[in-house]
Amino acid sequence: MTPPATNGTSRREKPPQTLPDDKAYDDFKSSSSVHYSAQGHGGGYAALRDHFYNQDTAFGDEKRSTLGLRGLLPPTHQSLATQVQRTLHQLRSKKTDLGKYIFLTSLRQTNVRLFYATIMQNAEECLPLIYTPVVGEACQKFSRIYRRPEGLTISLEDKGKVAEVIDNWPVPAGAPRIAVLTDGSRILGLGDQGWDGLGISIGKLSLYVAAAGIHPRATVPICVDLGTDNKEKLEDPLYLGLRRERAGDDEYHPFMDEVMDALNKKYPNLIVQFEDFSTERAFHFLERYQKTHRVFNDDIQGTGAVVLGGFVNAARLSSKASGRPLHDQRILFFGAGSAGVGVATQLKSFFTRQGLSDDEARERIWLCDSKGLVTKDRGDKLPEHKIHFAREDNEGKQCKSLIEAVDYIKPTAIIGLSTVPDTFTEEVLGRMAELNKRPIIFPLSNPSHLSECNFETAIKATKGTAIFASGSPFPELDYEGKHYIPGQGNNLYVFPGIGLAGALSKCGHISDEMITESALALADSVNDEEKAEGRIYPSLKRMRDISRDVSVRVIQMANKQGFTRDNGYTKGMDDEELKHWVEGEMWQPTYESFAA
Ligand SMILES: NC(=O)C1=CN([C@@H]2O[C@H](COP(=O)(O)OP(=O)(O)OC[C@H]3O[C@@H](n4cnc5c(N)ncnc54)[C@H](O)[C@@H]3O)[C@@H](O)[C@H]2O)C=CC1
Ligand SMILES: CC(=O)C(=O)O
Ligand SMILES: [Mg+2]
Repeated sequence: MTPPATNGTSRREKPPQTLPDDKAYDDFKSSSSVHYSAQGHGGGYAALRDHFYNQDTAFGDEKRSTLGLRGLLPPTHQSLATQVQRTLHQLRSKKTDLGKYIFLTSLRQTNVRLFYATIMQNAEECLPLIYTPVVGEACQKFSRIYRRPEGLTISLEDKGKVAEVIDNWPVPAGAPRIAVLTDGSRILGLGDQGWDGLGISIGKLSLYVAAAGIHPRATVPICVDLGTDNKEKLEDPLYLGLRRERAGDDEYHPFMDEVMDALNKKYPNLIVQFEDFSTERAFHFLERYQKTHRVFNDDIQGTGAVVLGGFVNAARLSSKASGRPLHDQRILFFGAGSAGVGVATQLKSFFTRQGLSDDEARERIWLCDSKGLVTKDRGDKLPEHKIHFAREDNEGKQCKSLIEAVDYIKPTAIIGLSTVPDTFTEEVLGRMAELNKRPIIFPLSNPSHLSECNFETAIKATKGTAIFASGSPFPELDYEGKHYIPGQGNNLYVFPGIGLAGALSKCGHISDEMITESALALADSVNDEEKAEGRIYPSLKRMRDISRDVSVRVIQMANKQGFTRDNGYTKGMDDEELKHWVEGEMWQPTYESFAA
């Protein structure tokens, strides 16, 4: 019989093993796979240095005796809660955000459970430090702040031997459930960071654990290093990646095939999240592997879902203020890359769900890129991904600037995914407020300093009417006697739940419908209290509840489409039972054996 769920809340027996990696994953949850003992001396010392096993001052008397820890620890016993207090004290004493990032990284590499307990209990303070915006600066300086190796690097030098490299990953075959894989070529809006982009895979996977309870040992941060075109890095003696220009498609594509096939072979239940690939490759690899491997692209699909989720709630507020029908939205994108087009594609479903045809939905969306409004007759060769949304009804009109496009289109919503800061100027925002009682303003570029505008500017320039969400967090604001809370339109709200759903129900495929369902679940997860505060996204303090709700709905859609591979286990559950089961499967950062 397989071990019980992590915190023993499942009401059913686990289903019979359907794929070879079930047991390996369950072993993580029920115990440490390494058993330390004092015999032979040094066992206690090794236990303190195993970041999954270490409890530091929380090791109780019994363990201190059996492991040979006496003398290696201070005499006082402390609880995890007290350790979190000390951690916060130390964290807050760091003078810079990068210093805080380095401190938290060291903690993760020393004591995994203390790291996650601290993050989860202090989400609003800690998420910006391990994720956007600070992870951006960390990736820019990743080689420089490097202390210990983390994650898996598969470099072009491993061509032909990728499977051997994957064999070195220190967990049993089949146990890993989620990989975040980047090639470092477009890290947030910061361009090519080469191998240093590994920091984004580590950051995203920390959120998988904190927000969705994926077991930390079942996560694999991966950087495929195919060189970099970042000259500064190539010239930096401290840079740790391959010192060569980025490979061309001839080398790239077969190498990626080898990586994907080797991962698939060794880890049959692994879900691979593609992250921060440059535009063309992001689209190419999604299309190439979507039907054959368990993959999704976070920037195209995750961002699409998170914006759809927020937009559903924003449109309700906007429609209530204007008295116009819900579908009467005109959406202008500023930025037409992987995220812009990914979101535009997903937002079409906002309209089609209200009865508009596919063409009518498309006509409610306009794209602007670095050359202006994307039209079929503007005179340049459009890349494949922009063609679907390129306008033909512009009667020769070309808009070169955003304000010109706003005047021409009269949008109800502007969505920034351009990487160009401060482009939602006071003039643009003021015009949006003239056109709309509640304009929807989503400056989504990351990190914070690349946001198309900040919260304060948006609120002041629209006289408090903006319905706002940004990619990176901004502080709350008091303006003319009223309190305003910004939304964070960041894929962090959905990718943990999508991945958890795939991991638990062992999906053979992550479909577009499953991604859309994650968006609708996110929209529904805003509770009455949050609605009363004017929020369009739920509070991140509830990140585990949100991921659970997203995961349940994604599993239900996967069952509907026949993509789960759990022998009908989840299909047999009603809503409540599934919710309860998903929650019970989430890993918790606790010291089960703590005894003061
Ligand atoms: N909030 C979120 O969850 C997410 C935010 N992003 C952010 O979105 C931004 C873009 O990401 P991708 O689409 O993947 O990049 P990308 O490189 O594929 O696309 C950038 C787009 O911006 C356009 N652009 C560049 N300069 C411009 C200008 N001066 N005026 C108008 N358009 C301009 C480009 O033509 C291109 O269409 C990044 O900052 C990224 O961090 C990306 C994914 C998720
Ligand atoms: C959030 C994210 O995935 C990005 O900015 O690329
Ligand atoms: Mg990204």
